[in-house]
Amino acid sequence: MSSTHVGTGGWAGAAWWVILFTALTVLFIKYVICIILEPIWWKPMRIVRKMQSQGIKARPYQLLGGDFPEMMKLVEAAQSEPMTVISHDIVPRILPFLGPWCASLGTIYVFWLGTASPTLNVVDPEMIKEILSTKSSCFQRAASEKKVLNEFIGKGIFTIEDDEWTHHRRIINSMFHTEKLKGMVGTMVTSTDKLMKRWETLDQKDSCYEVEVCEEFYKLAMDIFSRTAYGNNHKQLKKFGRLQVELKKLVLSPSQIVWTIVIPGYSILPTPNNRHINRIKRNMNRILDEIIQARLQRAESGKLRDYGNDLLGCLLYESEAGDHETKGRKKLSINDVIDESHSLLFAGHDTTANLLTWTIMLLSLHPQWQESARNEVLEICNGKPIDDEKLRGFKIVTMILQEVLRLYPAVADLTRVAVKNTTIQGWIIPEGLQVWMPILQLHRDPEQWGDDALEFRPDRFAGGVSKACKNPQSYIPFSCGQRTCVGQTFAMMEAKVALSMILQRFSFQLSSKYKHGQATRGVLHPQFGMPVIFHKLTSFE
Ligand code: HEM
Repeated sequence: MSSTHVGTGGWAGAAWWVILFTALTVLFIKYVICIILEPIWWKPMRIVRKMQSQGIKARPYQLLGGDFPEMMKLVEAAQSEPMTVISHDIVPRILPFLGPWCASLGTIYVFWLGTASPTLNVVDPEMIKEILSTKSSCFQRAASEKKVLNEFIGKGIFTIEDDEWTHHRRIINSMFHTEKLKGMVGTMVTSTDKLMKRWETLDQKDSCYEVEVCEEFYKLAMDIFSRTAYGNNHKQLKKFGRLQVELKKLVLSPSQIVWTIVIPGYSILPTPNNRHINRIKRNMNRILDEIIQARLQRAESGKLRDYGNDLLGCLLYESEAGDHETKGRKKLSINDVIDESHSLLFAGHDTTANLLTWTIMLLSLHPQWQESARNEVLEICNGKPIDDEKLRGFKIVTMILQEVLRLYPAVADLTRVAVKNTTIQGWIIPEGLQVWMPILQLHRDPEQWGDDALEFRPDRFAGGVSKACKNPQSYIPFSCGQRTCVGQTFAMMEAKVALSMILQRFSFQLSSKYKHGQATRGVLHPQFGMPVIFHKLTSFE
């Protein structure tokens, strides 16, 4: 009797355990499914449905990398050969998917830029203004872009947000104050002068020099940036620059970008490419560390006040090496200074080097503009060295640079992600939706720029940006809003100094070896180089 009683109780107890176990297992499976499915399916599909309910079409969902692998394939195909004619119609080459997708889906549509990352294509200047300026607090840099940038330049001003960004931006801004910039003109002149003297020592025929200007301007811009922002370390930074070029080729190759975006943690896998990338990064960090340690020692020995007043000095002053109070703000670590230096050294020279390169190409193709610019420079300089006041007098040179930045902007597109629900120009933008703004396309929109949008016509800027196009927000080579380019005035000064000095000493034309083609690796650059023939002007001898 008692044994039967105990037996029934045992079965009942066991049954309860089975029910409990089954319920917990079901809950656990549901929880795991939610954790997996919510970010990769439910949330992105909710976002897409929200956009579709507003009449916006969407490309079909694809899991791994979304449309990105296909976009990269189209880009590789479009850039496989040089262009057969010299034309500025380069959107089909740089963003080849844009035309076909706009034709089938309209100008505003959703595509998938990365895994489970619905992205709205935005070309309306008023929407762009809200995203970048008036409602910028609702947006941040997109995760897929941060992933690739982290791989290339590490954690720095481009990838940080909120208070950390405000802190770094304030430090970096301090280098670009008007008075400090004026003091940098002399360094810009000295570096450019050295470059041109070197050209004159090259093999020559009838006072002509053939120069690969991409490389030359890359070296010039690095020399100027390292002297103005990092003190007397141009030799070490020249080496750093060469390593950065090598790193850029590896990290920003289409296949590496696709793998980085598609496979989480791809960069830590010990593939031959990743090992090579890590070796280069270690060497680059070593160079920066040596420069920083040397600066700290000079400050300790009393040879420098506050670590110096260049950009490196400002960063070190705000770092844990600095012994002043930071009013509750976290000090930068030396690693933060190294990371930030990767970003600044990249942004500080690659962009300006390409601006100069495209300018030389366009002035070679348009000798009448080359001549007008030269006449202006000769008249203003009148044989005297360039200074800040003369730079401000260059009207034609400024218009030319503005037009070059319209047709060949260093940054071809911008991406952001909505971090809260918001409304932009009447469209409801749900949290999690990415927005993609193709600057290249915006700068060529005939609605904004007229039927001659694809032509090089610097005079469209004669009355300023507001008169050059219907809506001034259609011109954003330096972006706009709070994350606008911190170095834009520096870049324009540097380009004016270099261009005006070249114009005074040489006339130039494209070499017969030049092949027209563009690609983006970090910035928009000539895919097949830019060989140019420089003729020494007799008036300068
Ligand atoms: C022709 C030359 C240049 C062009 C066309 C250019 C363009 C741009 C653009 C479009 C952005 C916005 C990027 C984005 O939000 O995704 C940007 C940001 C930035 N640029 Fe430039 N840039 C140039 C030169 C420079 C120079 C010389 C520096 C010097 C350090 C610099 C430093 C930066 C920095 C630090 C940012 C990030 C700002 C932030 O997120 O707060 N740029 N630039």
